[in-house]
Amino acid sequence: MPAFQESCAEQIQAQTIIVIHPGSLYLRIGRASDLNPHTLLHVVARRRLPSGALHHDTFLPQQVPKTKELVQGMEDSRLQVSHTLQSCLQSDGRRRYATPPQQIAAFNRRSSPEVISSSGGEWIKPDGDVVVGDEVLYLNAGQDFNIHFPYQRGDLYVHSGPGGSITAVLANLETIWTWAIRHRLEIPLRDLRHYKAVLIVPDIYNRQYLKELTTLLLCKIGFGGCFLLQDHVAATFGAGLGYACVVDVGDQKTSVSCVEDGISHRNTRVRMEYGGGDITQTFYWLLQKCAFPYKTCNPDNKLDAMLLKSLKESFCHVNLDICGSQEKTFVVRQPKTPTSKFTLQVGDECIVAPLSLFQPELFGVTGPKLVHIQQRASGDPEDPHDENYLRETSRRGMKESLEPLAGGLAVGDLDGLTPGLDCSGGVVPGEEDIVVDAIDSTAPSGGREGDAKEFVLGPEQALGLDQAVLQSIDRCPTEDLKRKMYGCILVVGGGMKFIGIGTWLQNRISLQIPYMYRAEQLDIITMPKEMDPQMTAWKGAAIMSCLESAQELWIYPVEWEKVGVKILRERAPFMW
Ligand SMILES: Nc1ncnc2c1ncn2[C@@H]1O[C@H](COP(=O)(O)OP(=O)(O)OP(=O)(O)O)[C@@H](O)[C@H]1O
Repeated sequence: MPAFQESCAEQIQAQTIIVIHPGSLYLRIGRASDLNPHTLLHVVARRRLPSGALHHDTFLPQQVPKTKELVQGMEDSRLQVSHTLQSCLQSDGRRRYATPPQQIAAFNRRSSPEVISSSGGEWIKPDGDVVVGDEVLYLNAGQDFNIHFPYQRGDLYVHSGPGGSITAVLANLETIWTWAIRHRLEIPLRDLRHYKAVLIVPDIYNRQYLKELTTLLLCKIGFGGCFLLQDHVAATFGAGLGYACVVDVGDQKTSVSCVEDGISHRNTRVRMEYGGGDITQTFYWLLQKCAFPYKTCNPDNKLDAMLLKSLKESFCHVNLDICGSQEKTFVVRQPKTPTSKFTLQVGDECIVAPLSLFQPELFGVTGPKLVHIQQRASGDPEDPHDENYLRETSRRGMKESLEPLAGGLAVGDLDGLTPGLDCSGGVVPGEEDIVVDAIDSTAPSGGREGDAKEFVLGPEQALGLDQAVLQSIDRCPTEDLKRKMYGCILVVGGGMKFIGIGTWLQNRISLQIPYMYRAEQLDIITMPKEMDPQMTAWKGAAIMSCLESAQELWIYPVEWEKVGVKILRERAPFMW
């Protein structure tokens, strides 16, 4: 085909591919041909049945009760970070200085708001029973609507409350995504069979959820085809990198993994339950300590939550040249109440809050933070020949040939094993590690599969960002790969969009990098290709979906209905 015809065909194809990147706070959705995706709050409000239970998901991670121990722990961490900052130098070599919080608090206590308008507008009065996206912010809390975010902490938000079953969560996703397709992309739903979807999924994924999501795309929403792509792999594509240690700081999760040639090394994956939303809550805690003048602020109120989020985005930074107190103003505008302007002073609170990523004890205000790694498949009756079957049958099949050898010697010989070997015979203790290693050379050695044992956690069982990066890279299968990863750390997602934080990460890593890798150039990429890092993964998925080599990844509805989940083993661009 002549080149222009080829690019024309590609362009047409890109217009019929819809790339969906769902997050805990935002949904990004658009045609693969779009320059940027549409971004909307990933939330739906549904009218409550007359006798229905009330459920309002909050727009910020919820605070936990502040016990004495919790406050003491956070206070200790805050002082630790403040001391570190005091010992830092400015770029001209002068020592940093800080204004004491008491002095800032004295100013803030005296500051009174100025009323600039008698009303901040009206609440919306929805005609229907469903409100989607940003409009949910303007629903009066007293109206009979429940509010649901279908994702939380980076994955589907399945819980025991109203609207928390997997069926309800999928129904909420269907409502939000189809609303965005109709109203933002302006595509009638009946045309969707002519469109294909690429869904960006978490790097650490739950197989059951992926199966349900594929059914949602192909059988419920009615796309003509789809494939799933891991967010970190998409990010490397978006950044135009062949390999990288990807750090994704979102609103409610931070995940790290090492990706090489489109494959995320399973053993390097880790996800922590903190992100930009937790930074906002920590910032609010710090502001309250210096007499935050907006006294009726309530982070459980959605407009206050969004206000605090925007204060964090505009005030916080990691610029060590900014010392002492700074005067700032902000406006509180809410329907049916006078609009007021507040003036306040802020100091190192603006630096301490983002640095919580390196001192996660400061996130105590939103509760304990779990650490997740990729779980081994728990098995699905629809897919009997899974990795567990392979492992089980391989172990038993190899028993005879292994027995004469000393434990561990036969590892390399197991590569060619296929399912279907003799299933008889018992399991000899000690064989398991050998065979598991042979089937997945990146599986953790020792320790129980599926727990986070091998990631060494800090005080309060938390894992700071620098530690997560160092430990993720350390779990790469070869020395050469580790070396490459130290040379290329890619930061994506919105949670770390603070000036100067890339340099801070670079310094933290270079201080702790193992001796033999010190010579490497440590490169931290925070603005890949001058692009907004919140868009990188979406962009990468859009680029990838149009590549010639991606054409074999599409799964079509008839195949899904006929073959089911087994097809993911063959087609998914990651180890199913
Ligand atoms: N300029 C900015 N400065 C600081 N933080 C920012 C900035 N812009 C966005 N953020 C933060 O980025 C976060 C949203 O990031 P992102 O869109 O990657 O999250 P998500 O995909 O919705 O969530 P997750 O990845 O946790 O599921 C919010 O906490 C937001 O406050």
